[in-house]
This record gives sequence, C-alpha cells and structure tokens, in this order.
Amino acid sequence: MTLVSQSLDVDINGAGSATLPAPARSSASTLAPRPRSDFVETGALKDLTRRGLSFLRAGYPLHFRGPAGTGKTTLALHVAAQLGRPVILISGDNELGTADLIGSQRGYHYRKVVDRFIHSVTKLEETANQQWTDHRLTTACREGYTLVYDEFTRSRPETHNVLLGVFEEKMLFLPAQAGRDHYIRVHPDFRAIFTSNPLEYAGVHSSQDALADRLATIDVDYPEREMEVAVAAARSGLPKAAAARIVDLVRAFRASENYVQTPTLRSSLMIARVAALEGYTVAADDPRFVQLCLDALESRVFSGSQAKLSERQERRTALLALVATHCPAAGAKPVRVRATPKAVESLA
Ligand SMILES: Nc1ncnc2c1ncn2[C@@H]1O[C@H](COP(=O)(O)OP(=O)(O)OP(=O)(O)O)[C@@H](O)[C@H]1O
Repeated sequence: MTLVSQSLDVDINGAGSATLPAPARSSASTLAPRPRSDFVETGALKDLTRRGLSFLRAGYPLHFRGPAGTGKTTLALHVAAQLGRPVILISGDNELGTADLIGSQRGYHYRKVVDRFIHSVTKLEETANQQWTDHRLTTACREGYTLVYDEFTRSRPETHNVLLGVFEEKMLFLPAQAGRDHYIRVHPDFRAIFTSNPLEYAGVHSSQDALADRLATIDVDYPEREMEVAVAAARSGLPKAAAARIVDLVRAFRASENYVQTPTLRSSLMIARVAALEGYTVAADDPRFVQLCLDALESRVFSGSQAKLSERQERRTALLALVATHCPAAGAKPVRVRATPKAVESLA
C-alpha cells in the first residue's frame, strides 16, 4: 500500500492559499487586466497612457492624481495592462497596516494523507504551525508584478514607510518572522501605479513628503466632452446623440458650480444607463426622464434636508432649466431610445 501526502494550507483569516515553493507563501491573488469591449480610448487617454508608461519604463513609480470620477482607476489598470505583467490591486484604507502590505505569520496547517489505492481512506493531521505568508507588496516585489495601489492616501502615511526603501534602494525590508529573508531585492520588472484624489474631504491623509517626492505624478482632470459622450454611449448602449444630450446637461450643471458634490462622469453614466434600460425618451417632455435627472443630480445640490424650501425650489428650477436646454422637448426632435441587450447586461 502506497501512501502519498498532499498538503493543503488553509488561511484561517479567510484567504485560502495554494501551496507555493519555499521559502515564502503568498496570499495575494493577481489580475490579468484585459481591455473591456466598452473601453473608450481617445487621443487624450492615449497621451496620458504614453506619458505614464514613459515614467514606468524608466523605473519610476507612477501616480495619477485627480478628482473623483475622472477615470483614474480605469486608466491605472489600462496602463498596467500595457506592461504585460500580472497585476496586484490594493485599495487604500485607514485600517490598512504594514503587515497587510508585506505579510505576516498566519495560517493553520492541515496535512491530508490519501491512500492511493483505497481513496476512501484518508487521514487528517492538524498542526498549529504558523508560517510566514507574503502579502501583496512582497509578492509583487518578489515576482516582478505590477502593483496598482488605488486611493493610497486613504491609508495612514506610516503604512507606506516600507515603500521608501522599495523605490530608493530597490529593497523590501521584512520583519524577523519572515524567516531567513530579512530583505528581498526588488525584481527588476516590479512596477507601481498609485491613484489618489486630492479633493476628497473625508477619510484621507496627506501624502507623506518622502513618498510623494519619489512618485512621478500626473494630474488627471475631468475628461473632455468627446470622451464623456463616448463613455456614456458605450457603457449604456444609447445612441451617441442621446448620450451627448445627457453629457451636455451634466457638464453644464458641473460648470454652474451650484452643488456641494461635483457631478462627474458617473452622473452621466447613471442617467444614460437607467434611461436606456427603462426606454425613456431623452427629452424634457418625458416626465420619467426629468424625474431621473432630478434623482441623479438634485442630491448633489444640498447635503441632507437642512436647506430652506425656497432655496431648494430655486435650485430645482435651475436644474429643470438645464434639462430643458440640453434635452429639448419633442418639438426639437428628441431622441427616442430603447434599452439594448448590451445595456441591460452591463447593468446586471
Ligand atoms: N476609458 C474609459 N472607458 C470606459 N469607461 C470608463 C473609462 N474611463 C472611466 N470609465 C468609467 O467611468 C467611471 C469612473 O471611472 P473610475 O472609477 O476609473 O474613476 P476614478 O477617478 O478612479 O474615480 P474615484 O476617484 O471616485 O474612484 C467608471 O464607471 C468607469 O468604468
């Protein structure tokens, strides 16, 4: 009777991990970003991509900085995809600590012994041996992956001390529990792309000077009209003319500065996708469409209900005027739309 052993590591904190070669194990999963069919690539986006890649090729960590909804995360993943390496994604969070980036002692070791001839015969051995598990930064540095660190300023600045050595000395220093590796040399293919929003008012920290000084920062602004229309049309399935009406309405509202929360590309997308799915007419004489615009945009005018009624009425009148101007009623040839299977699918 031959017995073969098969090891299965189960991470008691929930992230199951496959057995990896010694010395380190990893709990990081990678992405292989591929362009989505409704990805829009305008000249401006190509230019940002080219500029970003030029820093990355020279070995600098890249940082896309800009307001919410300007397409930074999409752009970061698009640029990462051009590098052709597996991508590891991290989202900034106040609770994120150094151990979450580099690794920790964790895990519970099961050993399952299976009888090769009588498969119903198995033996389960349990040991409480903890072992070092690489986390996302360590895996990326060790294997030469691309790290995309989204909204990194949501994490506490001290969490990022470990990054300084990675970018300057190309070394990642590990704590003693990591075993024989006190540091690892960063793989030459390792690259990092950060995103942040300098205008976010809640839950962000200012970027540490030493880290900011090491990053090649490119500012990303609200997309130009052509891009916004193309994204709204591609992601909703609406005809371009109908998408353009919605985008012009949202852009005019943005330009009015009569809001507390900036209406972004997401507002255009929200209106376009719901209008397409529900088969509304993109025009001021379809009350359902007008109500949709109010629902999507009016909440951005006031925070909560503390505003005076007269003030609310005044702002609503201004918003309705914008709808009438940019989505004129039937006499001015409104664009009749129907939900396409693609739009329905993308809402799912
Ligand atoms: N090039 C593009 N093609 C298609 N859709 C896009 C493109 N760029 C952005 N979008 C869409 O626009 C929306 C906003 O983009 P994204 O989430 O990348 O912005 P962001 O700047 O990272 O926002 P936030 O700071 O709020 O996280 C998303 O729904 C995204 O899918």
